Amino acid sequence: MSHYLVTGATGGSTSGAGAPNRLEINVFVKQEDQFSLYIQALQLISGKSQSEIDSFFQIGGIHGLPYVPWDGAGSKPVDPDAWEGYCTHGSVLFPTFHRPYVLLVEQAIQAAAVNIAATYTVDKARYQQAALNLRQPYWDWALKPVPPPEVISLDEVTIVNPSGQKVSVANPLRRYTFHPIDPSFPDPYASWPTTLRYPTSDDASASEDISQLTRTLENAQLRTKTYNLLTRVHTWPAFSNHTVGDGGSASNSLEGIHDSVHVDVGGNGHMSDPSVAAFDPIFFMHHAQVDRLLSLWSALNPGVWITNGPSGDGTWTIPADTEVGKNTNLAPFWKTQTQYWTSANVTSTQGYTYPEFNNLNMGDTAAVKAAIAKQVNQLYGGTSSIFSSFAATAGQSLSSESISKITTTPTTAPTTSGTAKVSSDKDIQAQSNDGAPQVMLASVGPGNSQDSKELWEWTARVQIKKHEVGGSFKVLFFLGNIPNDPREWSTAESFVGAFHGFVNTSAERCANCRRQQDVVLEGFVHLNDGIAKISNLNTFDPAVVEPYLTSNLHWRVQKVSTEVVDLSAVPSLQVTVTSTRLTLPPGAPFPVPGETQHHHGITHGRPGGSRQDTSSESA
Ligand SMILES: N[C@@H](Cc1ccc(O)cc1)C(=O)O
Repeated sequence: MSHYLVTGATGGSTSGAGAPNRLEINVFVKQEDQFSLYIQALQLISGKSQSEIDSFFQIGGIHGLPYVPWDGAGSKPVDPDAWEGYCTHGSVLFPTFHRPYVLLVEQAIQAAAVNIAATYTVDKARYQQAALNLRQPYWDWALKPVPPPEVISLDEVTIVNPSGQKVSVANPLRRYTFHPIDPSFPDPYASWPTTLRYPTSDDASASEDISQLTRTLENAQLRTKTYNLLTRVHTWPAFSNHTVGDGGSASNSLEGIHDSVHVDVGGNGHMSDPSVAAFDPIFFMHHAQVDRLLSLWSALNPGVWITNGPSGDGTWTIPADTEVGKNTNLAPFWKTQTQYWTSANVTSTQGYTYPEFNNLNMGDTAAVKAAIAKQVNQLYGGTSSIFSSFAATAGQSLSSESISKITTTPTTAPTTSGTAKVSSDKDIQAQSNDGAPQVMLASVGPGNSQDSKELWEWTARVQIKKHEVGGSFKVLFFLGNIPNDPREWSTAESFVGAFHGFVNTSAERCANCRRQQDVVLEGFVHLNDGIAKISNLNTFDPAVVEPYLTSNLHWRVQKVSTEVVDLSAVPSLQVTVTSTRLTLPPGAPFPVPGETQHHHGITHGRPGGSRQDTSSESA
């Protein structure tokens, strides 16, 4: 049997880059030719028989349900107790597994696009070139948390068809229509004919609450979490996955932030459940962003790549409770007829690049690192990092009015040149500074001297057993009053951020999930923006913030259905508040964290609080 080799897309070029750019979705939707081809190609693979290997259904099915082999990879599950999808979660393989996964969908879409381009009777050469340049777009949720209407609200989009006419067509980015609903799907997926985001019920007739989706994403603090990930995490165990990291970090893993996006996009729909998430077409633009953050992080941490670690829940081909590492097969992605891709051979992008790397000498590791650091500061450091509150309040009192003005300043809206060129990435960058972490160059806030370059950063660390809730869930943090109606929690005035568990709902199917009751997730919710917005404090000094948080910080646990989980039902939950003193030594690209202090006393003695009874500042 001949295997379907995963190669990624081929051909094409972007000026100044080794291969064509993947484009940010806000830029991509403005590229008339590429967007028209992408929409038609996605329609084509979505419409293919669900038994065809390169159909959207089969590709989406690699992630979880239906638990059957794809292209002969593992004719039966290697461990009947393991998670039966192929996708690796909760292990060091998380970032590298999803790299060939996105390559696979990218190549299937491009293959369809090349055929479609050949049928154009108007501007054929332009469309054929656009098909060669076509790559999977990414959704940079750290820059602009809400995707464009073409992704979340339009049921029809306008494209140029092969006869050169502008036509409205059903939008395949909005949802996937099952044909048929696979008999393996459990409820509620068995009753939903399409993928759904924020379904209003479990019934077949459920509608979607897109305004809840939008408001939830706006409050998701994705930029702050991403800036912290890129600038403060330097080891693969802490970077790669959502299990307890290196102990000293106060920043989320790539997987942890990714989990948040899944749950905040899905509500109680498909994206919130790993077993069906990849059927929602937004999955692949989310994962292209995850892949881009892998590229940016690896440029900032040259030479750091996968280290060995435990396999967590295991997969269809990887037994639970074993060690995985750089040579573990990333099944089902065949690299040759006899070998799978491994983490060791995805250390660079394959047939695509990201705009941040354009015009860099890729062999010059130090120059690449410096250039990427500058872009990370431009994109994520200036306007909504932990320091944002201070940029414009030098010497003033930290009033909630002045802060809310700052923290709600919208990002520069994406625009494009309107040409077919694929070099418009600059248009979506916040062009507010020269690439230095500007806020640190301003005063660090009231209570400190004008030229002080230090700041206390406050974070709630969450640890909780992955399978204790029995599906995806959120731990929400509030400063002050919590609304009575749990449906209002995610958008409440007092809500400051959440930790998200992205967990298979059909855990009863997964014997290992029972066996592995002890897998503990770890994540972080940053509190500075919330403190600045809600409190009347004028400093982040521990002497002031510690008593404030002791009285005002509260947390709740909620399923994705918004059903409240009583804290007594999650005995493993442990919330510990930490503070980290950040400084900016002259010439440093990023703030430098001092030792993280654990303020156990803030949460000790409350349900889900720290187990340590001292407010000592030790770990
Ligand atoms: N190899 C990185 C990106 C990178 C490129 C050049 C470097 O010098 C460093 C890192 C990736 O995974 O995409």
